[in-house]
Amino acid sequence: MAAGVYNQPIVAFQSHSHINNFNHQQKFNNLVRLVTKDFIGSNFLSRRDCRVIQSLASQTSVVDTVSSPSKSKTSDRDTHKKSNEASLILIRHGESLWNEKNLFTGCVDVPLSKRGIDEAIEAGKRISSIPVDLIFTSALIRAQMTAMLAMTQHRRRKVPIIMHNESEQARGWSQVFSEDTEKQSIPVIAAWQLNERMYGELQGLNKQETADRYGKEQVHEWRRSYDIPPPNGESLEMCAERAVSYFRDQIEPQLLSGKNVMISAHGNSLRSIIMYLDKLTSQEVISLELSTGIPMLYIFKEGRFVRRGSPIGPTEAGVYAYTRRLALYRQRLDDMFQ
Ligand SMILES: O=C(O)[C@@H](CO)OP(=O)(O)O
Repeated sequence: MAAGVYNQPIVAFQSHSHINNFNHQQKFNNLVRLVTKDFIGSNFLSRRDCRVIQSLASQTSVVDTVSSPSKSKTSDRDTHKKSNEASLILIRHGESLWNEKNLFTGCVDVPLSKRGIDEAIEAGKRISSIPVDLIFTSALIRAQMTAMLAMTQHRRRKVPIIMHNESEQARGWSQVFSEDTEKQSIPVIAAWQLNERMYGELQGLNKQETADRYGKEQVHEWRRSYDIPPPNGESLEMCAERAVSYFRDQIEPQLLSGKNVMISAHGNSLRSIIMYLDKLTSQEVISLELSTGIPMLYIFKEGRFVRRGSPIGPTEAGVYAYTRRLALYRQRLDDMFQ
């Protein structure tokens, strides 16, 4: 797959009316009814959901009080069979106050600008009917603000809750004591491994002035090459070592178990993850640019990631008709919240 600017849809989304054209309309309607019933009955969280959240127990405090997995009669193998598709949303944070000033930011913890706040809210509207069960963000405020602002727009109206595992006390003091409330929550896991690449001695410098001083080509190499680090900073390759390892170790298992995941992170940590997902070469990744605040949707199915593009159209309906599972989810939201 060719690299390039990832803020355009790669494939044309099918329109919402696609749902009406299923050959097995009756079967589909029955399925919608069935799932809707399940959905309301279970308050959105199946036993499988509970079990998956339970698996986060080592990282989260909220999950500790979710019902015991031992009550479930479904085996892990069945779980995998049933939930062999999950959504993955990647979003680069909205514009930060240093993006606005054209400064190298890296691991400096800068908040969103006013425009970045608007971008995050707009992004939230675009993904407002895509299921999100778990959120991963970097440890930096611009990614966390983006995730939180985006979720204010989600139609399911679950509450994103940041997990605090920095100490036993932090874990204990942030516990939730209502199972119902937990079911209406989305765990948010902040991981430094998803942070922006450390930009070394470029952090805080103006990008234009740096190019004027060291030459456009040198600065482009620092910014976009795969293996050349900026002075005393991380190359994309070094950034990938931590970000992709984290993705493979902590995020992929969640997708495998059927969890729908959103990752809110940064230009370069996401470039390295996209390089892994789309199997880009170190040459192709050079021209991979990510816009701020544009969510990208992937479907994880049978161990493969399929990019569905970025829902940037005037309506997002087509995106949800794209797979039957997403269409059903949207249908359930329509039924519940219209
Ligand atoms: O300054 C930074 O941290 C990054 C992202 O804003 O810059 P670049 O565009 O060079 O990847």
